[in-house]
Amino acid sequence: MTSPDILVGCHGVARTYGVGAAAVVAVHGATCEVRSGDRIAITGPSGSGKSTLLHLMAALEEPTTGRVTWPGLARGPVPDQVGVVFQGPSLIPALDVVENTALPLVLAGHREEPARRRALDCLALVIATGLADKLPEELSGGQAQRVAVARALAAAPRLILADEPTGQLDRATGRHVVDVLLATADTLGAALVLTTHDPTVARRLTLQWSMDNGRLRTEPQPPWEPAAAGPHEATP
Ligand SMILES: Nc1ncnc2c1ncn2[C@@H]1O[C@H](COP(=O)(O)OP(=O)(O)OP(=O)(O)O)[C@@H](O)[C@H]1O
Repeated sequence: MTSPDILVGCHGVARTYGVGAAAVVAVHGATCEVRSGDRIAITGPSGSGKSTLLHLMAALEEPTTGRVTWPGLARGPVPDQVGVVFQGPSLIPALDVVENTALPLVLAGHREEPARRRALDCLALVIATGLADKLPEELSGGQAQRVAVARALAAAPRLILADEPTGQLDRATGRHVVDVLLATADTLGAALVLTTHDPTVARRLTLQWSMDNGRLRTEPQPPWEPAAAGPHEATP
């Protein structure tokens, strides 16, 4: 698994929270790879480990055992190479919408004015331009989620990891956000991995993976077949 085409590889990755009897194995021995151009939906019941797997792929969490590698990312999983749409509230309260969106670019060392222009371009794809100067507290949950999508795309990442990006949106707006994610991934030549509970969203991506009790299944499956329930695992 050293091909530069592979943006992220998980090698027998497990992530356990807590210890002893209270231990929860969120991800259990996941092995997978994501290549440039992949369009992957990860489905599975609530608590099955989807968010944890994305966080491992983004290097936001460390595996308890196993390894995550990024052979196709020369500088590793830095914020301008890996764009993450978080599931919960993730905007910085003290920054307005455009400042939040420009943040990955500013952190990557871009000058403020071009970063702001790029942020405005990304915002225009997903929300009304009149919201650019608002603070996060002035946004609805769905508006904040779309700002998080714009922020994830702002730095033109090679790997886009979107955790339930349509979770707070009505169907039409959700469809539009998936349109934007797919079109931007095409334009950038990036890979897109998203988690979803919505089968209509999952079907729009080329590959459907599923998780159940921390176990990842990557083999081709029928269009929408919820994973069979297995015994709950307590240790890796
Ligand atoms: N920081 C944490 N500390 C302790 N347990 C955690 C933590 N994060 C996740 N877990 C546990 O790990 C398991 C997997 O959680 P995760 O959020 O990855 O699931 P998910 O499939 O994304 O769920 P959902 O669809 O509800 O978002 C759950 O049992 C959860 O309670």
